[in-house]
Amino acid sequence: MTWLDVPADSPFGLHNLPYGVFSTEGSAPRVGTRVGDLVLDLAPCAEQAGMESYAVWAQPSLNAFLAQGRPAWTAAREWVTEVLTNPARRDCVEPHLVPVADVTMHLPVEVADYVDFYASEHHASNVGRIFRPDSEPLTPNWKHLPIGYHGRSGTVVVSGTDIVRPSGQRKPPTEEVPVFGPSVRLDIEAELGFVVGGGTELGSPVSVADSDEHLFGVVLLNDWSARDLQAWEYVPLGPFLGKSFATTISPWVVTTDALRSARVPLPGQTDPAPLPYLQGEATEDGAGTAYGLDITYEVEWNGTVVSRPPYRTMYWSPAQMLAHMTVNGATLRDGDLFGSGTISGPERDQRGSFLELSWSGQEPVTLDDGSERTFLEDGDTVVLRATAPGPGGSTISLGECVGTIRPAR
Ligand SMILES: O=C(O)/C=C/C(=O)CC(=O)CC(=O)O
Ligand SMILES: [Ca+2]
Ligand SMILES: [Mg+2]
Repeated sequence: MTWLDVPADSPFGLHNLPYGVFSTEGSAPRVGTRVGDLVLDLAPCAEQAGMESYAVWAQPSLNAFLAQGRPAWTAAREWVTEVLTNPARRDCVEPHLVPVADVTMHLPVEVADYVDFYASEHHASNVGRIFRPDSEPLTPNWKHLPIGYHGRSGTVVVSGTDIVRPSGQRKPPTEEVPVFGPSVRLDIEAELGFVVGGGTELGSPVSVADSDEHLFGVVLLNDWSARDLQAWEYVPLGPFLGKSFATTISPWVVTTDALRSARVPLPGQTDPAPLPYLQGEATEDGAGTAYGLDITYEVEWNGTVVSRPPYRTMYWSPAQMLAHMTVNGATLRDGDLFGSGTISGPERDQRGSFLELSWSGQEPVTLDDGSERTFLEDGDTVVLRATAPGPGGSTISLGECVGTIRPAR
């Protein structure tokens, strides 16, 4: 219970407590936590309460806090819960609460390295069928390793940032040579982003079992994708300009601690079993150290919910992606971000991209206003939302990830 006026069933209740970077008019961006429809300005509250490390929160990003590592993150969560529930702390909390309606949210993390995986079997199979109709839907390596590519960290933007339609080379099937111009197959990818902290030294891999030491939290992530640019450029070195123009993330980083009740076993990895370095260990809750997450998404296109991708159907786990990403000795840096890959479930209305939903443009999607869509048009707005089960029947919100398409320049 809390003395604060937060409804017991708020998806931003005390079970959630996500971190973000906010500002109010005329003030500098700094770290806050959200509780109900309020934001707690953490640094001044912690300073007044006599907390030693309050300065990590007086920063325009979460990176200093991320650098502190798992023991500090867990202690901070306990401290925040204590000050919000203990009436004796009211004096150092109340002056530092701001209504969420009065704040501007900023990019929560100064993104270090950005990697994007491809962990949904349903998505990978769908895209394989669409892009490579004459081959097996999954490539031979797919069930042996979590496939990924390096993205462009400097173009990760916060929810609400407009997305300018990218221009580039594409080669229509009817043309002999490529043409240059605005993308005509602009798409979304509904993903979960993992925010990493507790940087490592070069040459020291992180095991599946130790991954929780580095997995700070999650954000909603939209990997905007220009399918026509991508199809022409990406063999054999992978996605480049077709995806590097913008990636949107939600402003509130929901901690892995808050998502403990959402842990579920993976859907199954038996044929083939992964190599030992990708295998998790059993845990008491049955989810294992290579756990999946029970998070349900909503993809809204100009006000119509067109899909509900279920994260629990993902083949590879976040711990496996992290272990794979470092198994060659590559470092982790505070502020690293990796995407799960597009989340698609087995049903049509669970697909996480419009490429799949419209089956490469052949099956248009009808919106509530009667209009039809295959790919994104200028002025279109896409909102991703997601929720997860919290403890004791509560619900945890991951907030929103919004973007509107602006015409090419
Ligand atoms: O299979 C392909 O050729 C291409 C796949 C993608 O574009 C998806 C990608 O970015 C990874 C993902 O989001 O799952
Ligand atoms: Ca992607
Ligand atoms: Mg992208």
